[in-house]
Amino acid sequence: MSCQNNQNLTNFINDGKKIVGVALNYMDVVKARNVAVPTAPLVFLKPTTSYLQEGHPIVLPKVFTKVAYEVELGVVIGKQCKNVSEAEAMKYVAGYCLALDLTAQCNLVTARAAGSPWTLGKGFDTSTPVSKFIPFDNVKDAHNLSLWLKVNGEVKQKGCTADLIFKVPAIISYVSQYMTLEPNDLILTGTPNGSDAFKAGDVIECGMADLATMKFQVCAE
Ligand SMILES: O=C([O-])CC(=O)C(=O)O
Ligand SMILES: [Mg+2]
Repeated sequence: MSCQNNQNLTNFINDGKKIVGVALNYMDVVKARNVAVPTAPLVFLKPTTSYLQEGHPIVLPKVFTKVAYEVELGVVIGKQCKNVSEAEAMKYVAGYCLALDLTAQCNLVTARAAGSPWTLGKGFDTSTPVSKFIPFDNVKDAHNLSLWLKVNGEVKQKGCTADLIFKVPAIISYVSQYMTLEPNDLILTGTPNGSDAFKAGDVIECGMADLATMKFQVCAE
């Protein structure tokens, strides 16, 4: 069932008001990090100023010593929703994108240990590279999409959205209990295992099924 309002939604990068991320949403990540299995989606926000599109480099802020790649399925909201049920949630999806949720692990680890917010480690400029909008009807099953990421040609991440702990309807329903989701908002569904640090000079390439690929040069600030 496609969202009725998706014709104007190809420009989520300019028109979206928020980016909602979900952390630790693949079991292989939970196991590798030796953390408890989340009982509800672990939600964070990123600013839309963090968006980056192909043709521009990822710029690593000099304040961070360790920034990691995370390849993810992005979900673009099509219609405003609040308190939507899981059964109804997909009606509010306009489409998808391939996304990277770049994360300063140095900041994340120290901030988490100190009980502080880790907004800056996920929200810096260029920390959310995204592909073009992929309309809802172009994706047969959002929960059967392969994801891959290479650094300098070497495969570093391989996963499938079939392995999401909280699936797209569960995430939308859960988040909408707390905050209104609006047209062009983006949900980052979490990354499969294998995310690790990269550095200036690297080339990062990633892809999602036969729907999208993207490639970025990395440079220092
Ligand atoms: O960076 C993290 O620790 C969590 C995260 O975004 C993910 O699992 O996708
Ligand atoms: Mg992530």
